[in-house]
Amino acid sequence: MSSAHKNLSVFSTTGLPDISQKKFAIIVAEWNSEITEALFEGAYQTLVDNGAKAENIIRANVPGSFELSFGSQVFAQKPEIAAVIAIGCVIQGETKHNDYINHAVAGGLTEVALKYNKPVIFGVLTPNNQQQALDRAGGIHGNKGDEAAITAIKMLGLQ
Ligand SMILES: Nc1c(NC[C@H](O)[C@H](O)[C@H](O)CO)[nH]c(=O)[nH]c1=O
Ligand SMILES: CC(=O)[C@@H](O)COP(=O)(O)O
Repeated sequence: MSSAHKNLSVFSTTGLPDISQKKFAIIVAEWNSEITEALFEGAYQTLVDNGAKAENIIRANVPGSFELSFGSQVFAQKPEIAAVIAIGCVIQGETKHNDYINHAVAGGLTEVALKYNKPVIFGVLTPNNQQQALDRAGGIHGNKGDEAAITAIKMLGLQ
């Protein structure tokens, strides 16, 4: 189902695990910071609204989404971190550069999650243009950051 038919911030929060003692790392790409800051705020606030303590949420910045995999690994390897949320926005340009970034990040984050056996969430927008990004970072289609945070919480419920 496309985002156009589903608000990304409308989801069930019933049956979520207790995260009051869990530590989270949110890795934020600086490219398209207007978007990534909105995604971060959505993820941060959703974690807090669902029981995480502010002091247990660590933020780290990386230059671009391509660096999210390594940035996520730096924190995923820490035993005290329960889950990592990677935040980015890769807007299609004139060349195929965005494709290479997107595929690298998706694969890289998956590798980190499996290597360190903990949730590493793909909170990366891959829009065709700025408006599609704005629509998914607190606009008409909700906030992908909210969704990423809920996903992290739900994945912790599996353990
Ligand atoms: N064009 C976008 C980038 N490009 C930068 C790369 O992510 C990377 O930092 C660079 O290739 C050096 O390794 N990054 C985004 O996050 N979003 C973009 O739209
Ligand atoms: C996705 C990006 O890295 C973007 O800045 C590349 O733009 P372009 O393909 O026009 O060079």
